[in-house]
Amino acid sequence: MFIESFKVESPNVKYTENEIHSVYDYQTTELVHESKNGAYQWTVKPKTVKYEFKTDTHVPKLGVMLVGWAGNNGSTLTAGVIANREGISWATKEKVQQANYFGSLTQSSSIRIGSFNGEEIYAPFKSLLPMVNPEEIVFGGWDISDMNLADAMGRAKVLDIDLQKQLRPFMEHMVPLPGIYDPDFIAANQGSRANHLIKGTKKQQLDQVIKDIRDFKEKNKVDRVVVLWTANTERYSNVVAGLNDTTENLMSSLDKNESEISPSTLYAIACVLENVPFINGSPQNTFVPGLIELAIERNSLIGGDDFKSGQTKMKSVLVDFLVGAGIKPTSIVSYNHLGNNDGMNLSAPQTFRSKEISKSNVVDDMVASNGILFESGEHPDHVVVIKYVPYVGDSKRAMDEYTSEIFMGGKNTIVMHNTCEDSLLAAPIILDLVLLAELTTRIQFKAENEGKFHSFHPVATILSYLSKAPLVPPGTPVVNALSKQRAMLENILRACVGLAPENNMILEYK
Ligand SMILES: NC(=O)c1ccc[n+]([C@@H]2O[C@H](COP(=O)([O-])OP(=O)(O)OC[C@H]3O[C@@H](n4cnc5c(N)ncnc54)[C@H](O)[C@@H]3O)[C@@H](O)[C@H]2O)c1
Ligand SMILES: O=P([O-])([O-])O[C@@H]1[C@@H](O)[C@H](O)[C@@H](O)[C@H](O)[C@@H]1O
Repeated sequence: MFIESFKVESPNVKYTENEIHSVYDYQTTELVHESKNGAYQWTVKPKTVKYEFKTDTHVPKLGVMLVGWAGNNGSTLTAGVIANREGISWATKEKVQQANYFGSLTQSSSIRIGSFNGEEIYAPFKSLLPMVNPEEIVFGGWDISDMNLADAMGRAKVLDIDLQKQLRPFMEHMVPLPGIYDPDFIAANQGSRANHLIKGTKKQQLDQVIKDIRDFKEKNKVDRVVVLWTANTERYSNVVAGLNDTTENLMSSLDKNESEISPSTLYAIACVLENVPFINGSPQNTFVPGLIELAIERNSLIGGDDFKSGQTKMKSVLVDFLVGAGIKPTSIVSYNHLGNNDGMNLSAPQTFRSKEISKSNVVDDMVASNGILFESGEHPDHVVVIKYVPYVGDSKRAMDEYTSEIFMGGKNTIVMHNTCEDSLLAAPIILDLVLLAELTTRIQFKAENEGKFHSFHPVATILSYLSKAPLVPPGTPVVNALSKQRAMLENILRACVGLAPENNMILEYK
């Protein structure tokens, strides 16, 4: 059965006018590796750590500034939220379609809250904690193309024409701010659309972005701003000692107008300096070490990298299933072609390489988890191919082949074909990223041995379910298995309202 909302009644949860306060027993383990009687032995010691969570229940008026706003993803997300807000429906070949948020974890997924009279009871994911209503978001952002959002929606060729016609009046007055353009970091084929630029040195460009954020906040009277990069994939920045390896060197390089500082890193520095969450939806290494250090120093949320939207999302499910079932993936070939501007930008070797990295590392944690199947350092063959085929536009065709070793020398080959508008997969993920980034900034917590409450670590691992290559604090594990990522996110939010992690045991019926 599905219910719309619930309230937790527990001695461990207190709802006040401004916050939800919960006390939570975190069950974990302590491992000891020691020599006993001449042989090393692992000892596992279960332990309970008491945590307290405080969630500010004042939901702010949120401004979302997209870098690359006039792109396929930016225009499609903006269009989708307006269509939902206005209750727009439109004629398609099959039926009259209603707007929805399908593909958004926060808006369209559910959580199990228990059993009632022998029936499993579920509620909306977003009912766990107060979240921003997408339809109250004020959108803005930057683009190196001066196209207004209605024309950009037309250029994207993602949404049905009848819908586009109804949306045009709402979007034609939305014009992105000029963007920071550096042809050295994206494909040369993007030059023709770069007609809307912030001029000057890198420091001057940075200062303009800071001014843009402040002006946007003031003009729209928003309480908080989140910035998200959905602009073109850049080539990797070279990480060089003395250039960008520390905050001091990065800021010094900025003053020297060093060419190796990418546009995405400039936007991100501006956000960290303004304590505005910055999320990277693309695969490049925007977060060079000096920037990560700055974000930590200033406790300013950064997250990414690269939306986990389709082929890779499926991979992080299938490989998790195979390895978890004791089946050994030995060859993974992921091919896709698409004809949108993203695909055109990725047709250049240096930008493709950024995407190849983020799409290739997604199986590492699952492979490393099973020493029965894989020797130390052993990996499946893993190939990623992306081709640009203009005719198919945003309708990406993904074809995957997974070959595995099974019982007694057998072989198993799984082939998948997946076709859909790439932007219709990515847009709801962008929405989740900005909503969850905002929510996590309203959560404070402390462990029993900590003196005061603090925020989550500014490197927002909590967003990893939505990223192909999750950014994690230095020295902490990267988890890509989708089920683990979703469980981590849900269980942390459950802890904030004093609910135990979902362990699926349902002992009541055993
Ligand atoms: N399913 C998906 O669509 C998906 C999944 C994962 C990652 N991504 C990434 O999301 C990004 C956007 O995808 P898209 O399909 O919307 O691409 P797009 O090319 O349609 O849009 C990118 C926009 O960014 C603008 N731009 C480029 N450089 C800029 C800069 N420095 N400042 C401001 N604007 C700039 C371009 O003019 C363009 O309008 C790409 O990097 C892509 O790799 C997309
Ligand atoms: O999310 P996913 O489907 O694994 O990966 C996608 C790639 O297959 C596609 O070629 C690219 O254009 C998108 O930006 C996205 O990265």
